[in-house]
Amino acid sequence: MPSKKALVRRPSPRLAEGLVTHIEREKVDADLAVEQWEAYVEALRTHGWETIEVDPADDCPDSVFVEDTVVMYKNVALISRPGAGSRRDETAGVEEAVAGLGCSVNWIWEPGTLEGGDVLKIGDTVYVGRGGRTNAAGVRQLRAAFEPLGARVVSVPVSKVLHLKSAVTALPDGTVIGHIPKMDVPSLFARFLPVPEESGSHVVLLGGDKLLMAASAPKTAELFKDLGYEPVVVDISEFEKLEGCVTCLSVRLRELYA
Ligand SMILES: NC(=O)NCCC[C@H](N)C(=O)O
Repeated sequence: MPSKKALVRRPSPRLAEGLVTHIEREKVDADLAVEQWEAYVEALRTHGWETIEVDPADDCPDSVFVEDTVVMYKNVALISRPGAGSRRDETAGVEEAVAGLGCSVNWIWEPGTLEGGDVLKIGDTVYVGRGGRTNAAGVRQLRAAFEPLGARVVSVPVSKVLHLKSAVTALPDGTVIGHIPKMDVPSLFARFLPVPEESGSHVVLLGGDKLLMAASAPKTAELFKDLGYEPVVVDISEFEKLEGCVTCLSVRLRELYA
């Protein structure tokens, strides 16, 4: 039976110093951020996910965005090498957590850079965004790590947003969803549904018809309801001010052997 565990990481007290690249910096309310993070974690738990807190990395402002530090494929945890130098110290605690859960561990090495937000898995197809944080060597290393395990790695140019998954994610049936103005090459995806809001392109699949998504995409939530899905909405405004989205606040571990 597939495991339903999810890694999460408590926000750093220095969250407000987190990186911003494609948007204007706005003041982050650190207390509200903690409340929003707790509600996000609760939403995962309510829908059957056992959440595992990675030890906090208080000196790393962006450490709450745990998705960027590791990519899971089957039982293998590929520890990233963030393209943002200020994020490199985040990976040690995550490596410890996944090793403790019985994953096989592999690594992205210099000169490769790769962040988990650039990796979208749909079945055995692994799309990887080549953009500001993931370089060509990182793409090659990802391919070398996962193709022998049965993955087909497809690289996708990303220039308008931080990560591939800032632009696209996928519905449970594999349909890719995205906000076209933020995509470089929409035609790369064979089955594609455009959504009306940028943050509507981010969903976390909770199981069955349930889609975890941000409160900032109400029109997209209506569209998904109309298509027979059940949106589970969380307010993550303080993380959105730092270019975060629902996907980046957790890493789901669905194929652990242990
Ligand atoms: N996967 C993600 O969407 N991660 C968001 C990371 C935001 C953070 N402020 C950063 O720039 O690295």
